Amino acid sequence: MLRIAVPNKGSLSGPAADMLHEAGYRQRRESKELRIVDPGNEVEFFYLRPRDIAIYVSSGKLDIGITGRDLLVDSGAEAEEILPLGFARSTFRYAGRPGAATGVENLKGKTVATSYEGIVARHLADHGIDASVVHLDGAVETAIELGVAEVIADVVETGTSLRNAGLEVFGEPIMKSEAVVIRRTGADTEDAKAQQFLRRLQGVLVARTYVMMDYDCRVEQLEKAVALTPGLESPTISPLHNEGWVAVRAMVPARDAQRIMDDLYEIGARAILTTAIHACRL
Ligand SMILES: Nc1ncnc2c1ncn2[C@@H]1O[C@H](COP(=O)(O)OP(=O)(O)OP(=O)(O)O)[C@@H](O)[C@H]1O
Ligand SMILES: O=P(O)(O)OC[C@H]1O[C@H](OP(=O)(O)OP(=O)(O)O)[C@H](O)[C@@H]1O
Ligand SMILES: [Mg+2]
Repeated sequence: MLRIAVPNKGSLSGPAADMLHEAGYRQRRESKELRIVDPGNEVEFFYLRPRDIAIYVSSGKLDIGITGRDLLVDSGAEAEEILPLGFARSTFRYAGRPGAATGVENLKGKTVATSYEGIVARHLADHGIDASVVHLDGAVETAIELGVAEVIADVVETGTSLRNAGLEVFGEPIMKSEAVVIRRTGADTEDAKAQQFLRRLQGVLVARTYVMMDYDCRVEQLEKAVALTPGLESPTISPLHNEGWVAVRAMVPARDAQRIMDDLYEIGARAILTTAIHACRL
């Protein structure tokens, strides 16, 4: 049975459960459940604190985990990222009162509050900066106003939390994060059950980012049309009953679909349809 760690709370937990559900896995019905078995798929899910997931996975007791890249790096655990999942996207940044600093080089002798001590300590050390790091559990934006620190390092998504606290980011982003699938460093990459799990999640990612496009076009326009819709491998071309016309079918990125439909129409394609992909294996 494959043993998988899933975030039980916070920004990662809802989207992770949605993705697993879309991939055909049974998920818990209520938030107090800490583990469930999905016998049909031979998988057991453990609902754990996102911050602890890399530690469990590195211990080898759990095969795979879903967590944030920033949490993985912060933990320093012997686990590695194997698939980015595209949700819980954020950047990790320094912030302070306007004008407090312009970059990491100004932080010598300062106190930095953060929930991600591992990332910050390493970043400061990499830049040869001697500063104090104060660990706080959350709501670190308030630490400056309350005099616990001069600067913070925190997760930023929209920037609303910083603005509300009268703070501004400074310096280069320390890292970019999103939800990721992880496994123990050096784990067996050929494991068939783990491979199947990854293929299912990849299928969900593709189904979320691509649509299927069908259209008819004149044979003379086919080369131009195929250049607009090259598909993942190559588009399917079928003859139509009307001579001189073909039907084309190809996957296209969902965000480009309307532009591609306009361009196809311009070169004379007609009956252009897009449909959602519900699941896929590439
Ligand atoms: N506002 C946000 N937008 C996007 N991702 C976020 C946001 N806040 C946290 N994350 C990401 O979620 C992960 C942290 O999850 P965690 O559950 O520990 O914190 P949280 O979502 O802030 O929840 P809580 O603070 O309620 O515990 C990290 O990978 C982080 O980058
Ligand atoms: O840039 P924004 O869109 O405002 O998002 C970033 C904020 O979201 C998270 O906070 P959360 O609400 O999880 O509280 P916490 O600080 O207690 O973790 C994070 O720690 C930031 O404070
Ligand atoms: Mg938080």
